[in-house]
Amino acid sequence: MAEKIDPRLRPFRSVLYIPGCKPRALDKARSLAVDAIIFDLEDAVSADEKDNARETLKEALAQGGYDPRVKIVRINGLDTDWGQADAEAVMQMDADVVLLPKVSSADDIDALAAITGDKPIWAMMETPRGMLNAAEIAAHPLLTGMVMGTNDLAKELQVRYRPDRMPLMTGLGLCLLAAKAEGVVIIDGVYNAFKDEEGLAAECEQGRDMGFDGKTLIHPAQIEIANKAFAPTPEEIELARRQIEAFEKVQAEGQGVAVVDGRIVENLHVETAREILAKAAMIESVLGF
Ligand SMILES: CC(C)(COP(=O)(O)OP(=O)(O)OC[C@H]1O[C@@H](n2cnc3c(N)ncnc32)[C@H](O)[C@@H]1OP(=O)(O)O)[C@@H](O)C(=O)NCCC(=O)NCCSC(=O)C[C@H](O)C(=O)O
Ligand SMILES: [Mg+2]
Repeated sequence: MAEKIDPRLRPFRSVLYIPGCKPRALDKARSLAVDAIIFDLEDAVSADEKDNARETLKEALAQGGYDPRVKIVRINGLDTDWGQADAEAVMQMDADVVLLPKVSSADDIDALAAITGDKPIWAMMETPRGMLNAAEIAAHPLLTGMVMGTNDLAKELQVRYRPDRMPLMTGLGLCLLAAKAEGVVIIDGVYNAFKDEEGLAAECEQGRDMGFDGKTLIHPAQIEIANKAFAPTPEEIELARRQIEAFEKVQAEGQGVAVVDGRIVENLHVETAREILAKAAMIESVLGF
């Protein structure tokens, strides 16, 4: 069983993909205000650069400078020419998590774990079969996070792009249910039009409303928007403080329900309020951005 990162406490607002073959981008990431980085050996790296990318990434991680960002390495699938070597190489790298693409069942996680031992595994959720098997994938003892691969999912489902993402909703919902049932991290897919700030902000808001912990990103220009959308707002922090205060007051009087702004506040609301404050404090004290 891999130690779970509590997604209610550890922020994953912004999770940036960096192609493992690009030294300049790998270097730049050391100063970027992201909560986590996906060092990519899969789709962002062309076939003739795969071996080189593995070495470049190994060196960059050995040099360090990425803490306190969570370091995730996305390998190629084990059914490709590079997957086995990637998985073996990750064991020599200073990485927190190994991310497996196109996971379709818990057997895929078992196959990776046969190489990577007890290293925590995240799953790219991007195939129709993966959506149908989301519950067993999330329940795997080594699985600590899921990442939506909305490009591959859209391709497999043969959907048309729509700003409201209606054709993807069943898949997003199934994965969210599975992740929440098991208490694992779940990150929304990328927004491809990286110069469209308004479109990205709208999609981040939608993802936050749905319960995603954060957004995967492809360009540094997207970071600030995701960090803002997935952090507790000043209004949420202020309300959380008032809810806790009001509840503690009625509790001291032997009652179990407070009223704040015309709405009831019970124990479960106070738990949410405490999580909001803990996440805000974590962003402030550990990350500072
Ligand atoms: C999209 C890009 C190809 C654009 O690159 P570029 O033209 O170099 O952008 P800029 O000139 O604007 O870059 C400015 C500086 O920022 C650095 N940079 C760019 N991108 C990144 C990055 N991702 N991480 C870190 N730093 C980055 C440049 O080096 C410039 O730095 P400097 O010169 O020092 O100022 C490019 O952004 C890119 O390659 N992005 C990543 C694409 C990627 O990772 N794709 C795969 C993941 S998406 C996916 O597969 C999802 C899933 O599987 C699914 O199915 O949906
Ligand atoms: Mg993909």
